[in-house]
Amino acid sequence: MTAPDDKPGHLQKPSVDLPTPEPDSPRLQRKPYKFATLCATVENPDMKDQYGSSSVPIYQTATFKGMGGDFDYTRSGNPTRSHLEHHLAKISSAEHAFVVSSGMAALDVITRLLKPGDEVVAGDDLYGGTNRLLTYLKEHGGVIVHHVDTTDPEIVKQHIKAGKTAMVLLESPTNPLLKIADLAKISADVKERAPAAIVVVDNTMMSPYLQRPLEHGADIVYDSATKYLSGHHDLMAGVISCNSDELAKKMAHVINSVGNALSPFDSFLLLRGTKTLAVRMDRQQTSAMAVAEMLQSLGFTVHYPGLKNHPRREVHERIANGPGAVLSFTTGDKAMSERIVGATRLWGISVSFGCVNSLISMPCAMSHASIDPAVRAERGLPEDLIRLCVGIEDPADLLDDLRHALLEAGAITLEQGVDGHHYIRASVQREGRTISRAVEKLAFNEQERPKKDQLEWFVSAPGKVILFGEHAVVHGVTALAASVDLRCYGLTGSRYDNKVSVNFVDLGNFYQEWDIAELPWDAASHISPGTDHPDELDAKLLDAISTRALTASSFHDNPTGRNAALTFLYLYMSLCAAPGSSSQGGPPAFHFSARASLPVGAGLGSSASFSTCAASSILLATKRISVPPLPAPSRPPQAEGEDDPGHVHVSHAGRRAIPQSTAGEVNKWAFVAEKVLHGNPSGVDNSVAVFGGALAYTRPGFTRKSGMEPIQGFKSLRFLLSNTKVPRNTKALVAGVGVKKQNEPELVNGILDSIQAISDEARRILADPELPREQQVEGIGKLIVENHAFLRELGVSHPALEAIKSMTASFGLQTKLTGAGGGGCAVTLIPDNFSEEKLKELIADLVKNGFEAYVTSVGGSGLGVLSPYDPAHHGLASTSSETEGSEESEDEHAEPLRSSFERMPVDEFTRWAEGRGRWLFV
Ligand SMILES: N[C@@H](CCSC[C@H](N)C(=O)O)C(=O)O
Repeated sequence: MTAPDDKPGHLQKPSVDLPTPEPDSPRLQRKPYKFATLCATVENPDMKDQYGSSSVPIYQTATFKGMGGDFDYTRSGNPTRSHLEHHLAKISSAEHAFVVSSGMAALDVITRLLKPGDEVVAGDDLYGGTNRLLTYLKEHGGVIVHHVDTTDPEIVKQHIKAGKTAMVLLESPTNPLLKIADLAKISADVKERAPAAIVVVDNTMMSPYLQRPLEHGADIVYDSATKYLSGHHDLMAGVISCNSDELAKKMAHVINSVGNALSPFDSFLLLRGTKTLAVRMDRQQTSAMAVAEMLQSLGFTVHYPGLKNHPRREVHERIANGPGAVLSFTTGDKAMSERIVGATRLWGISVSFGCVNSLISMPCAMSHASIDPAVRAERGLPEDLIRLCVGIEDPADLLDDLRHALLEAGAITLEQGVDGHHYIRASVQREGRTISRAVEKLAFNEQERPKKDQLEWFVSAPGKVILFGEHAVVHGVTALAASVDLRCYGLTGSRYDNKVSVNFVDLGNFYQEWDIAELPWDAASHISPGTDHPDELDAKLLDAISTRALTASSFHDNPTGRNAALTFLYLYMSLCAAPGSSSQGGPPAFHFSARASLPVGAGLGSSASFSTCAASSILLATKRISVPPLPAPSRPPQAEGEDDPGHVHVSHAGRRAIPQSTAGEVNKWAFVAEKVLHGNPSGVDNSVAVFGGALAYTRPGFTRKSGMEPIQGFKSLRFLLSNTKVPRNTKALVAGVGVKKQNEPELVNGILDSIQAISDEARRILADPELPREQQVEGIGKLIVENHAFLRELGVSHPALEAIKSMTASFGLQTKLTGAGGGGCAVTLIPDNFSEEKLKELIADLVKNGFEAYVTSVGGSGLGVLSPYDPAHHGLASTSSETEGSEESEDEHAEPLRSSFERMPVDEFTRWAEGRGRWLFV
């Protein structure tokens, strides 16, 4: 008799060649059954029914009579369950399968293979319940858990340690962001690095129909059978499958010991559900594709492996047979998402997925609510994410219901186009409700012909890269920074309702408006023209804005948008006299929109370029600065330093430019804005954003001469910027270097001296007009390699940065981290003669590995202004008398830019902005 722990019901090896019939004869060969046939055909030759029942009977009994038989007690084994387990093993390409009371019970059984001290590598986008169980094991079971980006096999590999890693737990696609992990590659890497470790895959999202991870090297696969396997949301169950007899034996022991095996009735239901798995899934998947395409065509960010642009789609297609029927998308606004979810009728608001009925949910509030909000934010799980689980209803009804919900929630609007009505994505929301385009048009007076002083101001400013000396700069070493041609853009337009408003499309579509009279003017001190802002920020004003103007609860979910609004209001209220206090007619009513073509928070100076846009826009709107009219191209340059219309300066790209005095004024206020955003900035970022080019900066308080000096003669260089997308903690990284310096002063001081030598040499190379270009590029390349090595020694690199470094090195290129390190971005120097083909190949490799890559040239122009905008004039910003007449007549057709500015997809933005006309630059 088998020991009770190893009941045969759990350990029977299915006859894998059945039910596929044997070939009848060499001439009349039968093909193996396809998956759908296997699903529908429940047959276990070892357990023939005594009456030949077509459906497996329910053995609704707790005990079995006699001794020495196959079954004694249903906790240990039950014939209905055995039939089910045999069937599931067959369709999962497994030797063994077990069914337990839920998906989480399955994971519980599997994690009981762990012991204290074991390390688990799991994903950073994963089901909330899985995260909860792993956290429990971490806190109570002595297990060490690493949550890493499993979309990058290299990152996973770096966490696998022989003798320590006991389990690698994967989801692909992940729940809820549908990210793809290369199960085959990771399984192979685990076997190579830590042969004793087991690879476990949660296959719930795919089901065995679409993906069978055991075929790709996984050791154990589990499914929440509550989902696709059962398909009807009328039972809870979990399935565990594996090929190893040893693992199976251990897990059978656990299941029998804890008593969480599936009940006979639920086993019956699950067996019944499984028969229709393929046919349900086919239908659900086809409809999911239609839903994903509709949402994407409306401009939402959609996560679905069936979409052409889904990251690592090719990996998914290699390991799976279809994209499945779960997708998720963001709206940019949590309240908006809540309204959409609430407005659907056919889509049921419910956790879970895999049901024949379509479901809609907000993971952060539902399936993933058990993950701490701070952890969710750190791992990039958007609060406004909506997850859709597509069912078998008629797809036309599903699309229609969803479209109605989007419309009702104000996420899309129905607009009349030349060729009929179209749904388009609405970009403007107010807290708690959406304003209709008609009302919005009234407020912004779009139909009215813009008068000269009401025309829009369109500005832009570059981000920056630190070329040399990051971290060391904190300890008095000179850093070199240069502008990049990824920019932030700002647009102001008059309002006619005594309100001021902001919209930050790329910061979660943050929109807010204020009645000017109701702003906390009593706390503001007007800084009159010609006077500088004091060194210290006005704490009273900051507090008054925070507590009286930025109180809406929705701000808490969007701290970046909130801080940008705080910065805008601080500048606005400092630069404008309070209403009624001035003969000028009080603070101007206008709308300010900002967009960013550079990644926010990746160390590329996005906040400084935003600060520059906000400062220049408010200074222009309040008429505290003005830009010279565009001179006729043939006019000769004026004398150097003359603040006069015409060619006072030539920008870094050789373009006609904004006077230095105007740029200086913008820079002062951009620095104030930077202080609001960062507390104690060095001023480097805003100086680069305003003046462009490159500069050398040495911090005061050390032995070297401090200050900021432009690097004259800097010639633009081409760099590849790679964003690891790994969030970093600059403060902690800077502090870490400080601690290292304290603990190992000799080593760190030596490194700092070497970095100073690198900065000095780079500065010499960059400014030397006689050095041939190839030598300049070669010299900079060498310094890049050296500087990076020192930064790594300081402990501020990151595996993702190192991965980028080795990928670029294989193309013969030099790379270093830029900024704080610990994630963020890397810069790779692209020599002038580097082939475009190879560059494309490299970018494709980087993207394939989960990075973002931007080709950028550094050292270009600073602040740019295109205004007042007048498309009828091809953007000529002329206010001079010679062109005034024609402007008046052609102005008739001027259309405000705002609508395109706020709707333009970010990847098309720069080209669109440049095409608006002739820009003036610093
Ligand atoms: N309250 C439950 C939520 C279950 S979510 C179920 C499913 N895996 C999904 O992703 O929707 C819990 O806290 O576990």
